[in-house]
Amino acid sequence: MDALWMLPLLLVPLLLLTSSTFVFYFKKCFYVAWMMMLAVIAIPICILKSGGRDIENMRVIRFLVRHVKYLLGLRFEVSGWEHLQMDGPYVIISNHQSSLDVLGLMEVLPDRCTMIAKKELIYAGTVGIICWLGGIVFINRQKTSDAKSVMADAAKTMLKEQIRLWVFPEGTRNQKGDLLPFKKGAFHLAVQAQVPIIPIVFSSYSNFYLRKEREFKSGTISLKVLPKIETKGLTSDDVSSLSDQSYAIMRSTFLEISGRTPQSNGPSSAH
Ligand SMILES: CCCCCCCCCCCCCCCCC(=O)SCCNC(=O)CCNC(=O)[C@H](O)C(C)(C)COP(=O)(O)OP(=O)(O)OC[C@H]1O[C@@H](n2cnc3c(N)ncnc32)[C@H](O)[C@@H]1OP(=O)(O)O
Ligand SMILES: CCCCCCCC/C=C\CCCCCCCC(=O)OC[C@@H](O)COP(=O)(O)O
Repeated sequence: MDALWMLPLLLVPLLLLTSSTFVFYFKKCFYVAWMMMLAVIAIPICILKSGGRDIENMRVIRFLVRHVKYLLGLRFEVSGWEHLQMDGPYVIISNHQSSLDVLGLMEVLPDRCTMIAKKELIYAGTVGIICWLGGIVFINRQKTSDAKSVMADAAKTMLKEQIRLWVFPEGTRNQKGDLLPFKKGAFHLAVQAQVPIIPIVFSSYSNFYLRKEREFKSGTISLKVLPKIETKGLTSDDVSSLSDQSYAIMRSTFLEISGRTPQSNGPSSAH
């Protein structure tokens, strides 16, 4: 009799685990909670090691985030490592699909590299604090003039402190199965600092992560590092063509590694 009583109790978790909607919410909540918890561990380590906001803290963050992919059933296949083996500062640009991008970013993140992010991220609890400690440059997207001056300062800091910066030129998350037109900030940054641009492309998440359908399965993501694009000698007049050139190569790579064939009627870079 007792055993029969237990049966429904055992069935409930079993049913939940087989429900893809439940798995979706569970994995999402777990991801946020785990990252918040990792940040709690990382904060005192970073403060003890470097005393405060310091790009070297990115090493601690990178180390602590590397295992999270296994917990979510994700794998990264990285190609083009050789393009990152370069001395000195550069600007990395990549497409941006979701906060899960942080996992791929930490797979390939070179030393002395931090990111440009929206200022709202600083309010994300312990994750916000760790972003600040990691030297992330925060911009106000509502105030373009402020964002531009912060990025102009960043160009100088890059050279002075030999820092690399990772920018998401789409300026927001996007899962439409194509790239959004690029904003210009990343290209002004590279031209102002006269440093190369290294494009990195994440393949589409749509084969394992569908926000609308509430699906979050296991999956493999291709991460392709592309050859650098030089900016030596370029001026602000060249920013639009630099952006168009980067967009074209990243879009065709995105479609290729996502298993799609390029179409000619996609959006072109913003002017
Ligand atoms: C251990 C625990 C761990 C736990 C957690 C770990 C976390 C680890 C960290 C992970 C962090 C990941 C961070 C991810 C966050 C990602 C984001 O937040 S993405 C959103 C924010 N990012 C961006 O927006 C970057 C890209 N945007 C830009 O670069 C924009 O250009 C802009 C500077 C914000 C300006 O935007 P806007 O006005 O909308 O755009 P444009 O059309 O590009 O520009 C208008 C106009 O101005 C000219 N211009 C732009 N920039 C400059 C400049 N720097 N200097 C001079 N002029 C500039 C541009 O050319 C346009 O003029 P034109 O005449 O039309 O050409
Ligand atoms: C107490 C506050 C709770 C806040 C919880 C948020 C914590 C997030 C926790 C875990 C995720 C860790 C990775 C964080 C970095 C993700 C950055 C990100 O992807 O930001 C989105 C931004 O690029 C574009 O924003 P929009 O698409 O324009 O919007």
